[in-house]
Amino acid sequence: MSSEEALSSTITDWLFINSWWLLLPFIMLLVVAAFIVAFVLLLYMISPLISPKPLKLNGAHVVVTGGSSGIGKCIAIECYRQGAFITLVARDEAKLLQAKKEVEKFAINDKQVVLCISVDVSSDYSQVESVIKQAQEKLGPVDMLVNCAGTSISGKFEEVEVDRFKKLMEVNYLGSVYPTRAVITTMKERRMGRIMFVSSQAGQIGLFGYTAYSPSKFALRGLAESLQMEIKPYNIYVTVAYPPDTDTPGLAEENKTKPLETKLISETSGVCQPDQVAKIIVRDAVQGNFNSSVGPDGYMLSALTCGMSPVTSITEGLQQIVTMGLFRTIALFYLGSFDSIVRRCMIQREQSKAADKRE
Ligand SMILES: NC(=O)C1=CN([C@@H]2O[C@H](COP(=O)(O)OP(=O)(O)OC[C@H]3O[C@@H](n4cnc5c(N)ncnc54)[C@H](OP(=O)(O)O)[C@@H]3O)[C@@H](O)[C@H]2O)C=CC1
Ligand SMILES: CCCCCCCCCCCCCCCC(=O)[C@@H](N)CO
Repeated sequence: MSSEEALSSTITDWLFINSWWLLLPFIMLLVVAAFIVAFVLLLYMISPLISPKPLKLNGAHVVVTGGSSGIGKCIAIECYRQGAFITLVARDEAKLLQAKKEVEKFAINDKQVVLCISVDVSSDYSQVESVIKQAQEKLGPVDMLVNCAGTSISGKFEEVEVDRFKKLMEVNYLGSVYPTRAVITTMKERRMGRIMFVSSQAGQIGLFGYTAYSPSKFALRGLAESLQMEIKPYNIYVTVAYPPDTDTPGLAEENKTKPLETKLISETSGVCQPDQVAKIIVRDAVQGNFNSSVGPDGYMLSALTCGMSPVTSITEGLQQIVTMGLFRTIALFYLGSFDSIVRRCMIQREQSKAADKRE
């Protein structure tokens, strides 16, 4: 047998065992896989077109409500370090002046200014509108508004005073609506800007002790989603930040009356430092990311609760698609452990009550 005949018989044998049509499913599979790979590559290629252009903080006017303390003050410092002009908004004038001094230490040029405005962001819209106008006259139109003024109360539903529910909605929700309402028209005219809402991990998941606080933080998400859809064509981007417990005067105050259950459950996510939280939040706002989360738990919570929220990068969208099922599985274990914390605390309380009675 010549070498040519040997070769052709090998091929015939091969074809005989695997008739070519048997290969068809594999070929189709390959083609589909190639299409998927090409599609993903294409998405990555066009992703710079979808992602917003980063905001230049150098020379920008940033208004920070709640800028006299905690996370807000650290956000102001972070922006100032990048060359921004800052307006700090809060009620207490002494605290504002003290914060102004602290922020000014981080100047990078001698033109930078820190302006202080004392106003209650939650009570009277016309007052908020007029102070924002003053700030714009002094430092120019607002490029970025950070809605960080807020407060928290924790306690069992029936133990929280009824008027606190209203108070928290006013400060945490309306206190973010009013300043936003006051800057939005100019931002739309200029076709640029950033609006940030500081929610909380308790604005993604409802927890024991937060029946008054959580709803006021969930509300910000609804506002942010609706607003983002309206103002995206005007090149204005909204960011919602969901920090975990953060070491601030606000947290210290809250801890004084926090139920044990809330403490134990919140410990899952640990306590962060406000400057770290501020760095992440400012980075996300500059990039125009809709979502801003801190730490691995924050990352999982955000992927899990993304719902119909806007997506600001292809990578983010793909990550959500791939991880959601896995994170839900992990979440079920967390929920089980939270329920058992609540049950254990209840049993302990009842036992110590019974013991007290016997004495
Ligand atoms: N610390 C934490 O663990 C977490 C906090 N958050 C959120 O982050 C934000 C900041 O928290 P944090 O830094 O701890 O808070 P702080 O209590 O340390 O600071 C709150 C700031 O908001 C101002 N403020 C409060 N109420 C009003 C009002 N009605 N009008 C104007 N300004 C007001 C305060 O100034 P003044 O009282 O003088 O008005 C202060 O500057 C809040 O919205 C909070 O819910 C979210 C997750 C975790
Ligand atoms: C895959 C799923 C992962 C689930 C992880 C769940 C972790 C829950 C922890 C919630 C902590 C809430 C902190 C609220 C902080 C706050 O807003 C107040 N301190 C304000 O003062």
